[in-house]
Amino acid sequence: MSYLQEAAANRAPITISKLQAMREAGEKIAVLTAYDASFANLMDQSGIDVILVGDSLGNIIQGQTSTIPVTIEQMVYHVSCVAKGNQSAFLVADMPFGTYSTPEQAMENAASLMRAGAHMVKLEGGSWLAETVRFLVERSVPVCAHLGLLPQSVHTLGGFKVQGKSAEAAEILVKDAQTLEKAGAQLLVLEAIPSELGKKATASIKLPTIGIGAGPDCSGQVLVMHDMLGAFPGRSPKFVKNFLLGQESIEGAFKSYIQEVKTGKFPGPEHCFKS
Ligand SMILES: Nc1nc(=O)c2c([nH]1)NC[C@@H]1CN(c3ccc(C(=O)N[C@@H](CCC(=O)O)C(=O)O)cc3)CN21
Ligand SMILES: CC(C)C(=O)C(=O)O
Ligand SMILES: [Mg+2]
Repeated sequence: MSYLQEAAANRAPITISKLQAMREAGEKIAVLTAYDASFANLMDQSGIDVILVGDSLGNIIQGQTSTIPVTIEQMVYHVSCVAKGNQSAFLVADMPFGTYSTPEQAMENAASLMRAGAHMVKLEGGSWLAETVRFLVERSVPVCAHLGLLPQSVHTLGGFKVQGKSAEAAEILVKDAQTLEKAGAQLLVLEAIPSELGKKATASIKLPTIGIGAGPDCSGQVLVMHDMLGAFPGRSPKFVKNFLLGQESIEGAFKSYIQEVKTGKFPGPEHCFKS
């Protein structure tokens, strides 16, 4: 956003320090995805803490069956749209498939997302990414890590399956979280893992964790906007709840989501996975 917009904003911009303080104070962090200026504006005005420009735009905007075809140019375009609509939320952008295979490649692509208005970039992967995370953070690009179900790895995983169910897989995930934190990651998305592991991973590190199908004990929650408005065709993952039901407007749905995340009402047991 511009300096003029910032001056007119009715709340202080959310920063990574604020998110860290929220974790320490036990205040849950509410996150939603957005892909355009209008919805970004509405969720910012509703009081969302973090907006994620997800590569889920491959599914949501483009009608693809995975996030794999999404390009860096498309991400840059949507980040610039969302940045125009947002005033105060912390803005995270996904790095798409194949754009962070080496530290140098990651830096070049992360820089284009930061120039478009992102405050942080998100990468999918475990310990193998530690060197890249350190490389980015040293060069002033804040990093959100992403563990558990990695949608960009759908073809190596053999489908969108719950992760970390065995004791071995759970142990690896906790170690990966600690390694990525040590490398400088300042936020961590945990996707589709048993609630018990979401709790254990969160307790094993100091940075805030944002869960999607990772149980109620993460520092915050994220949902894809179209999913939580009931606007995505087809069968929804178990962790999705329709927040538009019973509301009179989309703003009401955003506010209800934020309130249920803050009070711990969402996610309920029906949105969670067991080991
Ligand atoms: N609309 C949308 N919502 C998402 O949450 C999302 C996307 N798109 N695209 C990128 C990824 C793909 N995601 C997905 C997709 C499907 C499941 C799913 O069907 N999970 C099963 C569990 C399967 C199992 O292990 O048995 C479920 O019942 O929830 C989970 C995450 C999450 N992300
Ligand atoms: C579901 C969230 C975490 C994501 O990565 C996306 O929207 O692409
Ligand atoms: Mg993503």
